[in-house]
Amino acid sequence: MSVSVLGAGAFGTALAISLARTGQPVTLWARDLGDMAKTRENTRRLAGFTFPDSLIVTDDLSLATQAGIILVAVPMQSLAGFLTENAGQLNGKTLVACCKGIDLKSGLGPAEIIRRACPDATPAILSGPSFAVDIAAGLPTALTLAVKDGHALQAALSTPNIRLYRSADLVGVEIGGALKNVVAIACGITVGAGLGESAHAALMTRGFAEMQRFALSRGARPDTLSGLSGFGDLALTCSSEKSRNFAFGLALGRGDPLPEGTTVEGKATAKAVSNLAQKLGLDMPIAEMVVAVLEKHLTVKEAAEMLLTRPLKEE
Ligand SMILES: NC(=O)C1=CN([C@@H]2O[C@H](COP(=O)(O)OP(=O)(O)OC[C@H]3O[C@@H](n4cnc5c(N)ncnc54)[C@H](O)[C@@H]3O)[C@@H](O)[C@H]2O)C=CC1
Ligand SMILES: O=C(CO)COP(=O)(O)O
Repeated sequence: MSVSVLGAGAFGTALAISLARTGQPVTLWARDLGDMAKTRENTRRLAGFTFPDSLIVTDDLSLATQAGIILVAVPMQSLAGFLTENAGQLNGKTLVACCKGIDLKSGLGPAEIIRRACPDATPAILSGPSFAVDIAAGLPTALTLAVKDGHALQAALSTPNIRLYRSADLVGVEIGGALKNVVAIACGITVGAGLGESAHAALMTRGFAEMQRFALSRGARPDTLSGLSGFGDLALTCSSEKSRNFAFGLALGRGDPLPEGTTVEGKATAKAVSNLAQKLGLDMPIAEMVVAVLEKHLTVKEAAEMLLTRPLKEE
């Protein structure tokens, strides 16, 4: 079945390149094509990687939505609006959400947003540890594809450098991808503030506990968060300056100017998670700490003290 990628940011472009390198025709749709068709490169978001011949780039959505499998790689906070606006062309398709986060307005993850905007579509989630530049460079990656009855989709989206594991737990997979970004911001703040490697490891571990608690409360399977889209992506994102979420936290912790013009999904997702946690009566201190620092209710020092002076408890 033919494949299209909607959204020509770094990740959408990298996925389209990797899929097209297999020789199959792949269509990459960009809202703003710029000079991509001419230069055969996405110089704005993923410079240095020439498009394979079988990659078609277009700004014509009706052309891109002719494919049976559609990867949607717009940022999380744009997903609901994008799907609603274009539901007429997307309903009935297999829609694979490639974004990581929780919608701030509705508190929903990508799968439920797809179901509401396009009730006849088959929703799927692609998530796991993978920097766009690694995928585009042809380096090996392993990701989780969450979908009901997904053998054919798994085969269609696997490439020589993207090994896909299948899961039927859409909720667990999307929560793992969403929450690891919040923990990555917290880890970046900790490292940037000079609190040390031990604090970094402690925060990752307690962040993982927080991710599991949240996922279980939303009906996820207990083991999903131990997989690529939970533990795997947490390990990558919380320890690499290539991560925009970690780098953002690092700048915040150091008191440096904050990076601008990049997609930092953990900011809105921290707020969405903290709103949901309050509603559900869930204990999510790391997400709340990130929100408090972002909204300047706490300094980094006060936030660290707040985490360390919580009531003593069992692990
Ligand atoms: N960059 C990476 O290494 C990875 C990114 N992701 C996820 O992929 C999603 C997209 O991230 P990136 O591609 O890195 O972002 P990016 O910042 O490189 O690009 C975002 C793109 O989305 C487009 N866009 C924004 N709103 C749109 C709308 N309403 N309609 C059409 N296009 C729109 C922008 O024009 C831009 O091209 C995020 O949720 C991110 O967490 C997942 C794994 C790896
Ligand atoms: O999701 C990612 C890696 O798996 C990319 O992380 P950032 O969005 O923090 O750059």
